[in-house]
Amino acid sequence: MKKYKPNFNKPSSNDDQGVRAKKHLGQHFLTDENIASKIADTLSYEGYEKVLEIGPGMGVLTKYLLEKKSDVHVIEIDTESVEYLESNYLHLRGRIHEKDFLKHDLTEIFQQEQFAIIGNFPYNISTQIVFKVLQMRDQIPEFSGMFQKEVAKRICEKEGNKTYGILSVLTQAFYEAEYLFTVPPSVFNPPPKVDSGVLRLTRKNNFTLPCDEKLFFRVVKTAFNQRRKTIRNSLKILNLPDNLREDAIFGLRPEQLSFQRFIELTQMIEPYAISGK
Ligand SMILES: C[S@@+](CC[C@H](N)C(=O)[O-])C[C@H]1O[C@@H](n2cnc3c(N)ncnc32)[C@H](O)[C@@H]1O
Repeated sequence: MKKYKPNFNKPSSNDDQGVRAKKHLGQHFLTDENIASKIADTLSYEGYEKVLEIGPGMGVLTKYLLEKKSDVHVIEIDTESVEYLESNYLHLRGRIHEKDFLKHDLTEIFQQEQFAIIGNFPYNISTQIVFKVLQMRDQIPEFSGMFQKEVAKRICEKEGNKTYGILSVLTQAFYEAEYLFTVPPSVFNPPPKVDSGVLRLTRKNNFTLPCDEKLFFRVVKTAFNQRRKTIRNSLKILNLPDNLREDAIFGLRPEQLSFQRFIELTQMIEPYAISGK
């Protein structure tokens, strides 16, 4: 394959063999084969038959995934990348979905089957990708890939740390989260401004919470929306009885609560709050 150096400012010419990098789609193409192979190695490939890669671009990671599992599907929003894949990865035919990952109903591809998700993700939608995975957790036992380093670290962060937040609590309630390794900007074309980080999420055996899940999400989000306030103050909006609000947990700040303590808090609030409000 001809080595192509995409550049955000350079329009593609007729001679170009690759895809022109588009900033609004978060296109930073990985140029280091060893790292692509190392990312492919982060999934266990056990307990499911299908793998979905988000944003394959020119397929640098895809070819290593195909060595691991035969049933690899890719979802790509960019027509130019899709055309490139269709002509260079003939055996992927029928499994290249030209769609927006955030909007597409994945049960149209996988019905009710289990599948893993992997990718070198577009950083501009990374948080939304994680939220969609959490929504579909019943079907996603494993998830791994590359984010902006700061986001990957935040997802895996434990309570008591400054960067611990909504994404950390919600993800860790359902998945074991591991930060695996850091990737420098120099291995991308064009290079991003910041370091990248690879993480892995492994679904917990018991991924149904022992509390009202809608209320759990609401409590976590409400508490972190005013992260400098105590739980007592940030949850005032729920109009909880005074005797409940005297419990010691209400004197803490959200960043001090592990996901288990957020579950406890939700269980305490449950009799007084209407879920989904
Ligand atoms: C960081 S690039 C990675 C490309 C390739 N996997 C690589 O490592 O070189 C992100 C890819 O995600 C695609 N993408 C961006 N937004 C998307 C979306 N909403 N749904 C599906 N793909 C998307 C981009 O077109 C791009 O190909």
